[in-house]
Amino acid sequence: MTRRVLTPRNRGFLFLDSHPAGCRQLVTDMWQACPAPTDAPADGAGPVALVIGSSAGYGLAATLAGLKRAGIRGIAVSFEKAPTERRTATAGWYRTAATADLARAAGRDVVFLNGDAFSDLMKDQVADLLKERFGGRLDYLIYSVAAPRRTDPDTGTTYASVLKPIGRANRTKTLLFDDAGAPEVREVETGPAEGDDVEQTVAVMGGADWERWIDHLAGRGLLADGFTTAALSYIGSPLTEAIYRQGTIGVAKAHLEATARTLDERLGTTVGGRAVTSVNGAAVTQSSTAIPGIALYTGLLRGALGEGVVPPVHQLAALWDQLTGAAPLALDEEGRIRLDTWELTEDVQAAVAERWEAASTDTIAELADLDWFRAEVQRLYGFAVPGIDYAEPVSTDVPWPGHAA
Ligand SMILES: NC(=O)c1ccc[n+]([C@@H]2O[C@H](COP(=O)([O-])OP(=O)(O)OC[C@H]3O[C@@H](n4cnc5c(N)ncnc54)[C@H](O)[C@@H]3O)[C@@H](O)[C@H]2O)c1
Repeated sequence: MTRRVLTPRNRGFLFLDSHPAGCRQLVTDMWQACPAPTDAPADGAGPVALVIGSSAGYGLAATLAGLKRAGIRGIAVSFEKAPTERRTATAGWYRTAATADLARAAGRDVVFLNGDAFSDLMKDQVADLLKERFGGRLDYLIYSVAAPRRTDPDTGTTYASVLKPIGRANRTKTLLFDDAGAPEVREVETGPAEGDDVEQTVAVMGGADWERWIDHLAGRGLLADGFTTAALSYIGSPLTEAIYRQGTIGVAKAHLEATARTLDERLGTTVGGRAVTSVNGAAVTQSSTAIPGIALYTGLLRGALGEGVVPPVHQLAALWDQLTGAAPLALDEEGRIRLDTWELTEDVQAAVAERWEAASTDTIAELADLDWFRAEVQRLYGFAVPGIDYAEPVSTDVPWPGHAA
């Protein structure tokens, strides 16, 4: 068994290794931070849920909050890499192992699958499991995939998503850290979408795969009466809209939201169910740190709001409450659940805009919560987690959770 002392080695926001003990602690902390339920089913016979993208960010929050707050059991799908001789597993691998232990301790039957959610193979595997193990009825599906590429099973074409503005180049301030960890605020220019950039991005991050999942499971007769599905979306601030909501990814999100409306109609007439999108607030995740300007924005948002930044697991507890009926379903005029209202109030946006305007390498330390932001980035890989002794060697050989029949 490999036991090693692991220290963070990174290139920008990407880290080479992840820390198993830190990842485990982080999952435990999220579990504890999730508000306790008022009346979730306690006997392990709660609703059957499928969470796609369950190992990180909002999907992990959906899994943990679903388990703790809504008493779910079911299937969680993500795409992670196993440990090797040279490298640790990906952080999501370790987080999944920890999540599985929490589910088991709570007496919930959850099967964790590792593979490409975009493939029909995975859809078949999930459908078989639902049939054989979960009584052939799915009550909830949460779709929280963020991926750079998708292969369309019908055509074999692989699409790649890009983060570009539409129409003209976008110059934005952005936050970087040098090798010694010193912050730098720099302007970066991103050229406009070209060719089929928009179509490619929509093909990856739009609603096509979500709809394919629903069609696939409906085709196998696996959707319970009242089946409810939610996919995660983002709108964000005017400060980032040129690159985000008005950019290629924004067109994909609009497509996802339009897919929700189509699915909602279809599910309403077939199983008395519904489909919604859930618009969530900014969070530091592996996907979000890849977007130009978002790191700066999130650091400034935390600088302005402090503890007022609502953690993903709190947002997802609120989402489950709305989906299960524990709280009234509150939709905006476009049919979306809004869990981002704390971020988008006029006051908050004005405060962040003021800080954004003043942000430079010299001033950033006073304007943004850099300690928090840096730690959040490290925590994505299990580093900088309070309570972990990083001088202690750890085994990186953590098995993927098994599921005995
Ligand atoms: N991070 C934010 O600020 C933010 C805000 C609002 C909404 N959202 C939305 O939440 C969703 C998830 O984003 P995130 O930031 O939590 O991402 P993330 O990178 O933290 O997590 C992505 C998840 O998708 C899984 N995944 C990726 N490719 C996969 C594949 N081919 N098959 C199976 N699983 C796969 C990963 O294993 C991981 O579990 C996205 O729709 C995103 O737009 C994010």
